[in-house]
Amino acid sequence: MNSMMKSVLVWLGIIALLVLAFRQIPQNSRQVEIPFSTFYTEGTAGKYKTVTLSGFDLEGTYKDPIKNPKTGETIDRFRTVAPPMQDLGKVILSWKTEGQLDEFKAAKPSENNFAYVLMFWAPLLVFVVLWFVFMRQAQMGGNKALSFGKARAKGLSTSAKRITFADVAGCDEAKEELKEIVEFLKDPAKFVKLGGKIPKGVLLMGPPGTGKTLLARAIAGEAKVQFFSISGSDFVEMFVGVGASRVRDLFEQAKKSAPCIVFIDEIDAVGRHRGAGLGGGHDEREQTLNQLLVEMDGFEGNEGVILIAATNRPDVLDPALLRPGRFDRRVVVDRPDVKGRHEILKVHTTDKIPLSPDVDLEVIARGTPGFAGADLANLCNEAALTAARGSKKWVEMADFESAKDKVYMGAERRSLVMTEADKRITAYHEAGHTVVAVVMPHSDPMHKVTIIPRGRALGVTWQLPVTDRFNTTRDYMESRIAIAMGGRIAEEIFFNQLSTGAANDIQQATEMARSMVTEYGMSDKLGPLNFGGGQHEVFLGRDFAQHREISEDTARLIDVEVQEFVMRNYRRAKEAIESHRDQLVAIAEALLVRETLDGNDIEILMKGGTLPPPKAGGTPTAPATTEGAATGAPLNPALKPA
Ligand SMILES: Nc1ncnc2c1ncn2[C@@H]1O[C@H](COP(=O)(O)OP(=O)(O)OP(=O)(O)O)[C@@H](O)[C@H]1O
Ligand SMILES: [Zn+2]
Repeated sequence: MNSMMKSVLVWLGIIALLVLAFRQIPQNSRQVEIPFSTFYTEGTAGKYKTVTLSGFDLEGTYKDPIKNPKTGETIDRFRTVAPPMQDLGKVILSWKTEGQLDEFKAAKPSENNFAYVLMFWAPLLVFVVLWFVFMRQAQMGGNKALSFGKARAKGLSTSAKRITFADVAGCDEAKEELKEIVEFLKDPAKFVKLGGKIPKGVLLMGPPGTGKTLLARAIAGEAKVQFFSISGSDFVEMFVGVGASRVRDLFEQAKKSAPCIVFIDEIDAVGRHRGAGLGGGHDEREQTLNQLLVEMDGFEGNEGVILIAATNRPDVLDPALLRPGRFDRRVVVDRPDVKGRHEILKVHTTDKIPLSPDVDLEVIARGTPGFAGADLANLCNEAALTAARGSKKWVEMADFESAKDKVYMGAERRSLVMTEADKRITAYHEAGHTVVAVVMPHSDPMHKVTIIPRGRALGVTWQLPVTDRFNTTRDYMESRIAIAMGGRIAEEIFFNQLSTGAANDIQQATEMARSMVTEYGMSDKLGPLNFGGGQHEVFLGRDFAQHREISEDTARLIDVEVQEFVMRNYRRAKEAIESHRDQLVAIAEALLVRETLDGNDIEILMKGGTLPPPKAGGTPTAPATTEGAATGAPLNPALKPA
């Protein structure tokens, strides 16, 4: 009794601490990251209520919070990072004295912020929680630690909102294969009478964010049965025996609620090849996996429990999981093609966000090769936020454009200021890619080029593929090598120097040439043989790179051919640039002014024309900031050759 009281007191203490730590963060409100330039414009326009400066970190609140029409979230706070600037404090103070700002605080770095509170309290919290857990374990005595697992397994979520196949777009094949499972769950007895083979386990395999969880939920929704879900990584516990007991408990519960679905996300976290763990011994994960196998063998399919697991690493799964009677159905959930992306975009916009008539979802779908469903959902959300920030009544194409950049390349970096010289080099480098891309035959139309740094890249040159390319021709690949060389050549010609910015381009070009020679049989000298040169990602066992012994002579010949492929296109690119020098300069100079050019602008400049003045109300340009050293600009990152 006494120790019960103690436990209660400890829990109360923890709750009190958490409340203290989270107090300052109101629910359903959100802080946005904004570029410094936006901060400056908005601040001057008097949009802020408070601003706090600590070091180079700026935070504050809006006078008029913005509501995201899609999620109902309210954006009422912002943060940004200032470039090193001496008079920043003075500038903000002047907003206050002139009445644009209500309150200005210059705090000492990291005083009174959440991270600080957490840093201060975290060790204490961890200690208290550990102490609590050990007390309980001791109190129950050795084996009873199992009920700790039990307590947690109750945390299984049951689906709140009914999701159906209509919510999952762009994976018709997978849905078709899963219909049978739905039929079974709807009426197991009837299914068996009609001679259906009872399914037991389904493994959904596919890259992250392609909707595997969503599909599993949709099966439950279609069949109107309960949905239990747990993630593989939840099983991996620090106390021995807990993972296994959780599996047992999970199945116990599921059997009681049959027919139902048990969904295990990230099954690779427990289902890795046994013996592959550290030390190779009986680790926790292995016990959990064994228990899972025992349970799967133990229940009869007609009990009406269907196990669905998801993974994006089927290659590391223990073969025992894939044996008959276990996860014997395997369904591939791939990244959507252009049609699928169009449908997913429809799902995430229809009745959810108001679209301006200028929004063409098909064009967006075409410009987002490689995006998974989750990226597209994210894109729609970001676009709605951007529109909301501009106080627009609907979401426009421009909002999708800027959201796309953000989702594609990661948030803009603004850690350090890019020097004027770096900016010039980047502009000419990107203009080099652009000119070659326009001049080369068999290449995709130009979509846009920018020198606003995003993610790891300094600048980006994007082409818009006409359709998804699953088959790439030799001419197309040769042109891509030439385009990749364009950046480096422009630097050579206009600055007479070589920077590190082209490293990524060079790597891509070399890899492409090597694949052409060793995998696609595109070299006349080596012929249509596979020389096991493929270093590309092996996924779902498709497209396996074969490792074959090759002689030293052949290896040498391969190197010579690869070099020849690259150099041939280097020369082609150089010719293209030399005969379009003026256009390249025009594009680079326009980039220095506007930072981003679209396909139209590029066409005008290539024809020697001048650009119309920029449209008003466009997206504000970010300050040109990036790391000092150039890390290279990948060329249309989604369009890696097959
Ligand atoms: N095919 C799709 N149709 C509609 N929306 C999708 C689709 N795929 C993903 N989404 C959106 O992305 C979100 C995340 O997808 P989900 O969690 O199902 O992906 P996942 O494949 O399970 O990813 P992970 O492997 O990272 O767990 C979904 O909630 C949904 O909003
Ligand atoms: Zn480049």
